[in-house]
Amino acid sequence: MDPYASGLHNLEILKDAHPSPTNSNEATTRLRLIDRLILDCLGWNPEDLVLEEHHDGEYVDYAIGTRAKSLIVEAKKEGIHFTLPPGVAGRRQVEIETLLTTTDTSKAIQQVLGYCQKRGVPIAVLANGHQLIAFFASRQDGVPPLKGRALIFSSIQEMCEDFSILWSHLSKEGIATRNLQRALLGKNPIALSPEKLSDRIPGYPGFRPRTQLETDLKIIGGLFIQDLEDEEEVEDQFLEECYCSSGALSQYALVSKEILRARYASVKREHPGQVESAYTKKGVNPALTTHAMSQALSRRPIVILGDVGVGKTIFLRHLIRIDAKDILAGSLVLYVDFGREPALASNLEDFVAKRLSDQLRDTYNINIRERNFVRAVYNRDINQFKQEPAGYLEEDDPAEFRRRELAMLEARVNDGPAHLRRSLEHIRGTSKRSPLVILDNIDQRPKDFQERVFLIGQSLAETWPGTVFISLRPSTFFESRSSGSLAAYQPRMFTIAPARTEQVILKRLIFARAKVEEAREGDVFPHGLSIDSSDLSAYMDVLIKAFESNDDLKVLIDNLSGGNLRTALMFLYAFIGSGYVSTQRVLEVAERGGLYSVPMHEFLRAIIFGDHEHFQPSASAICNLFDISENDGREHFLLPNILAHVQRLGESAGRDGFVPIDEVYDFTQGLGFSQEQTGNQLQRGLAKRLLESSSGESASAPCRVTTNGSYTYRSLVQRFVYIDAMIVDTPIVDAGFRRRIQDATSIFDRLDRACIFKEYLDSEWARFEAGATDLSFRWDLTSEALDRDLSDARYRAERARSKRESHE
Ligand SMILES: Nc1ncnc2c1ncn2[C@@H]1O[C@H](COP(=O)(O)OP(=O)(O)OP(=O)(O)O)[C@@H](O)[C@H]1O
Repeated sequence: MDPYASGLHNLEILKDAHPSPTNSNEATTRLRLIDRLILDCLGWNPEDLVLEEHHDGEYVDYAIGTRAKSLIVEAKKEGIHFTLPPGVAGRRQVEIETLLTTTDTSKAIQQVLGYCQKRGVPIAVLANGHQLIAFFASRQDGVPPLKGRALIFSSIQEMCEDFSILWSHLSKEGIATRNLQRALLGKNPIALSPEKLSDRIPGYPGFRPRTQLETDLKIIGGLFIQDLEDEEEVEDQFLEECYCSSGALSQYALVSKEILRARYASVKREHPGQVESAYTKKGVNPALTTHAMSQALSRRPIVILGDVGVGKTIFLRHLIRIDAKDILAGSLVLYVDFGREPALASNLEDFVAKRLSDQLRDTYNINIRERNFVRAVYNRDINQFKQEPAGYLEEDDPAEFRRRELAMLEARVNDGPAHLRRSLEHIRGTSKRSPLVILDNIDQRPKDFQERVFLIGQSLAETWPGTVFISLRPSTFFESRSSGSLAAYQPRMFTIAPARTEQVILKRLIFARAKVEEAREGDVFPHGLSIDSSDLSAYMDVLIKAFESNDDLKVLIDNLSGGNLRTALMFLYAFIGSGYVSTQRVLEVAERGGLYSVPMHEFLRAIIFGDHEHFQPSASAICNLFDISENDGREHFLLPNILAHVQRLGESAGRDGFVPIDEVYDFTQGLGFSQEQTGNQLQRGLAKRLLESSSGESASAPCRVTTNGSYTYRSLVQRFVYIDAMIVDTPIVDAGFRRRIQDATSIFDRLDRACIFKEYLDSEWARFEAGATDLSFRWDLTSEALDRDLSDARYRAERARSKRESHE
């Protein structure tokens, strides 16, 4: 999960756990709600926080910021000590003066204002766990702080509903790009970007209706393509037939091979001798299997490093069940999947011990709480107990002796982690079977959680008999190392590179296709649907053909997924039963014995729109390059220029693709953009993974272009389908063009609208180009290519119309 998604996920958990304010005191409020909000939901790290700083005899609850402190959060008791006036519910910005009408709120505002001013911290935040007020406490524009505006949230529910606003203004990222400043420091409203067409569309973003056929296809297709991965019965077969060895460089990526190769170059450079590739040209790195076996001796965990969705889990599953099956035959494989655990346990060690014990019982039929087993594990302790004074009771008072012995054993069993360790030692001693523990999918959790799990893994490896694998994102591991929390540990690390996207998808489709045949032959294919097994097979044949021979499609999926194979598979699932792919047509052609070729624009629309009628930026994997933050039409070309510039510099020799952020600001400043505009676009680029930062989440660290970024500004922008979708989400600064660009449904209206939009961008470009030199992205060239695509689309639409008319 990206930081934004995991922040929202955590906030929703918080909302469900605290539906309404209680009377908790300040410390409890802080612990239960505000800590969680800042750390788990807004992407701040513990090291960015200074808690309860003492200042001139007064206490500051949180001073937050990476280098200099940027904001002070004053925690108030849950529900009381300040309350927002009821009239402001649902509003995101109010005049601070409106809030001063309530005495407790006014007092709290004055108090935090005082703290900020004394300490020269610009942003003040008041939080009572359920409500939040943020405002500028020190400003240089001559406006007294209390005459300004505040950003407010009246409930956790509102924070969830408008999480994008909460995140973009108060998260670590948002603060880095000074969004709050832009929003509250009263940039002249004329400078704000105008409304988007989407603001005027009733029911936006709407839902794309599906036919019954498409609905059934979605369900049944998902069953065969998506769900089979988790079916235990076919696990080995799935791994044998669907697994693609990783490491081969993509042939379709629109970034240089050097950038692809440099994926973990800095990791290896900075940690010489500690990091190796998990795969070599000849298969699994032998050092990994050898290490897995001798791990008990070296007492260090094996860390599998890889970016999100790159294939860490499947690599481990394949290693254990296929590649190293013989070597690991005697091991007890115990697996904790943190991705599937809904809630975070407060005592993680107990939680891990419980999960492992449950698996010993369920998978290996070893119940470590069973009384005979317990007696066997603690045989020596029992004998020792008999030597102690209480041992006299064995003869004098056997019942009392049993009770005391029982109490002793129960105390041992109830210490979960220690009992598990003793049990595993006993198992190894008696049956020579050692545990192999995998702590997986930790990277979907917040960073401090990942660190805690890493420490548990480290301690398991140190004190337990057996091997421990931990899968982690490189950014987490190395950030934690450099910030000190994991600095002392030297685990063995193996990196995972993604497999070839088109191969992963093809193998998955071929496997699913065979399973459909098996279901048909065994007469277990679900009945009563509008689609039968031969329809589903025909549909899969069409997809298989597309992924075998449609290079445009391969380029699209490979680049947009950028090494995240889960995303690539999500795109595949998006096609199946999509209201944008003509399923009916596929089946009609199959009935006539043919094989339909799905046009690219149908695939593309399925990805861009998902289930919606209109493009919605927060729900789509695709980024609108043309969105702007100010009433400045030149800004439409800012993000494409940043991407092109970062790619150009990054691909020059010796850089691993990374470009210092200052160089980006120098470039955009040279083009006449403000720091705020650049910061805003950089943040959008990072959030949508068009750019990646060298230090995980930071918008101030060097960044490099991703394949997604490169593909978006080089290829997508030239397509009618992309332009057509982005129009609703792009503020049009020219009132004349704004009036001409309206909601449109029919293909011809949409084509006309796209031509007007192109004309608008051409005119904005002309103004921009006149005053700019050294542009990295040229809209004029893109516009010519777009012209060709528009003509092409019009030609196809007209041909389809005449075909339809000749049938009627
Ligand atoms: N080499 C591969 N061969 C076949 N399928 C793969 C391969 N790598 C990844 N996949 C598929 O891509 C998806 C994501 O893979 P996986 O869950 O292993 O990634 P991960 O790195 O563990 O993800 P996360 O970072 O979210 O924990 C899964 O559906 C998996 O089956």
